Amino acid sequence: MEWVRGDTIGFGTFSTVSVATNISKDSGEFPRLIAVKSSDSYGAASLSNEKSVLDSLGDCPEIVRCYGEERTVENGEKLHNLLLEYASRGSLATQLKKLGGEGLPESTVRRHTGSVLRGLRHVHAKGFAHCDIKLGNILLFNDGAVKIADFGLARRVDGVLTPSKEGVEIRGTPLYMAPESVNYNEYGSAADVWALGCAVVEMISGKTAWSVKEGSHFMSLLLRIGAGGESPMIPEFLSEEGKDFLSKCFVKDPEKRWTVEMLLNHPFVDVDCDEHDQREDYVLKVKEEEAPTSPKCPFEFPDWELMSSDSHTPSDSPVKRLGSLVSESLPDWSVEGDWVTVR
Ligand SMILES: Nc1ncnc2c1ncn2[C@@H]1O[C@H](COP(=O)(O)OP(=O)(O)OP(=O)(O)O)[C@@H](O)[C@H]1O
Repeated sequence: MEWVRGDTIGFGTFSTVSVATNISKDSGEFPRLIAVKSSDSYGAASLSNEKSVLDSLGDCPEIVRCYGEERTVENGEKLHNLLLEYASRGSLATQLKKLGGEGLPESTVRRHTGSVLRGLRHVHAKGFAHCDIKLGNILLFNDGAVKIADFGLARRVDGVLTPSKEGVEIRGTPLYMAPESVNYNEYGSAADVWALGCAVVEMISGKTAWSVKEGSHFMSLLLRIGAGGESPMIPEFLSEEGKDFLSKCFVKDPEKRWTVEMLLNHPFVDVDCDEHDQREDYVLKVKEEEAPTSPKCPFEFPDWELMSSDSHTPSDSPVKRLGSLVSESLPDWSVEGDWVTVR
């Protein structure tokens, strides 16, 4: 495909995303506007992983489509580019920011949650876990479609909840990490369900599922998730169905946590998808006029939003394991295989 890069529309840890115009003569096969996710050699492993996972997943209406990958040299810099379906309404994270701390109407949250669940059902059925479900990776399209994006950290799990390797590993965004990921390096489909629960809390309340003080060390949050008896916040004003849905996502034992398939039959998401929510459109329209349209900074939480670390200090007990991470002066942030580096 021939394309011309346009404005930057998003920043990630390893990449920059731009809108681009497809100028191929036979452009009928692909839309006129696409999104191009680009990185230098530093993020190439993550982009390659994303491409190969998206190829394995094939078509699903709730997963962002990939049209191919290309290498370019721009202003003397070698870039790896992933050509993606363009989500003109951006991510749920940017939508929420425009609401200035307010959440979305519950009917909208139910619909979005249903879409993400259908996308995750496809991902899990193909033997993968996404490993980085969060609002920034849920994209909104003009026709109302909601799709999962950013498969840079996705991995093949085939439903087996085995630790990915020995030692301490932190993958994804600490705020969305499941207890078994913190404690035992388990990143299976159940961890995606936990992260979805965190995303639902954020959609409905406009606030993260865990309250964290600005400037606090991410390890204190990991200790709360992994070793504490605390659970993520379930908003009081949410319907009983919503509260029950979240309680199924936030079961600490991954074996007992509801699966995506089970959640799809929960009354919280069992709603009429054609129902049109006038209030959401109204609220977003008003706020869009007041707010910037693209993220200015990838860090929604300073210093530690997305990370992947690998510290080779085998330890059996979660508390010891976490303790070892806290006491280490600097973890090894090296790139290894599909593991990518902390920013
Ligand atoms: N296909 C797309 N259409 C429109 N916007 C997109 C698209 N893909 C990504 N974006 C925007 O760019 C941002 C960063 O993209 P993405 O999350 O894929 O990058 P990343 O480097 O993997 O980031 P992260 O640090 O979240 O892992 C998204 O949050 C979203 O706002």
